[in-house]
Amino acid sequence: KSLAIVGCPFSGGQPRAGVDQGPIHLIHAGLPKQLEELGWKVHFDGHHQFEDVSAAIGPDSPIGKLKNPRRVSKVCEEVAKVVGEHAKNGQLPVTLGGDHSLAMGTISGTFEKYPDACVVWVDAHADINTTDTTDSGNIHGMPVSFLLGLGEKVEEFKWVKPVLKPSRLVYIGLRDVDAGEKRILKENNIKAFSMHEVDKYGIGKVVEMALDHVNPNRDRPIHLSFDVDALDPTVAPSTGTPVRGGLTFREGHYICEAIYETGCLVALDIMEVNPSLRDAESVRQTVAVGCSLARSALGETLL
Ligand SMILES: N/C(=N\O)NCCC[NH3+]
Ligand SMILES: [Mn+2]
Ligand SMILES: [Mn+2]
Ligand SMILES: [Mn+2]
Repeated sequence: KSLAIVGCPFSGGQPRAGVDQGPIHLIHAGLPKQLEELGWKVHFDGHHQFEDVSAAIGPDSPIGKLKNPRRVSKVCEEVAKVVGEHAKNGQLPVTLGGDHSLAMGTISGTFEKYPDACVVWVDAHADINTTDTTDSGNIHGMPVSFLLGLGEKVEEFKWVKPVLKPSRLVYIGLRDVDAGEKRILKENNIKAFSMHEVDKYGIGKVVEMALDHVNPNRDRPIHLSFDVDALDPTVAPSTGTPVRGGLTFREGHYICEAIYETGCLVALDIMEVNPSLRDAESVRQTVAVGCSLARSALGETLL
């Protein structure tokens, strides 16, 4: 079994500096070796190609409210190519962010090889704003709307195909969803297990229900997109948009372990680790959690 680490040093989807340094911190914490120790053949060809792509864009004026639109679009398009290539080569893409706008690229890439895939989106946020509903214009709050083909088309993003269907998407961990996003979730009948449901049913039942919804026979490829801000800020403090009342360390890891157990995982994103936020101990803790989530999603067990 082989995997490819795709480091994406990218922050253009949001305003806080530092999240582009997420990949190098996860790698320097030893993630590639840790995954080899789990029995994976690890392909890692650096991640410079995205920096060149981003730099080549030059000045990038807003389009409507959208910030850094050309930079985000170009980098995500390149990520889609790289992820798609690795998936086609039989290597499970493990994308390290970088902000969550990158999921436009990773999920597009996954669906090239696995058109019948489903997406488990673990996050405090729905990231489903359209150009009409976004307040900030930060594109890391919008990737899901692009992947679903919702809202007005934006010329610069015409490469993003509506590969994702609402019935193939499920959220776990939501607790900071904008009014416009709540409307979109309802209108599209998108299944979401917020922290309320986690409290009510427990994480075991929530994961079971989430998978029953998008993958009833457990025979569909799963793309797990994990925004570390799904975890409580006491667990993953160094992230750009922390929201109190999040998943415990174990709840986060249970999701990853349970998804690995299905044998259906085909792609993994570990997003929004920002090693320039908070103190050194918080950074170390957040990076360590990012690495351990990845290990759990890729076969590490407690016994
Ligand atoms: N971390 C974020 N998304 O996952 N921030 C953007 C969403 C704010 N509505
Ligand atoms: Mn490669
Ligand atoms: Mn996110
Ligand atoms: Mn988030």
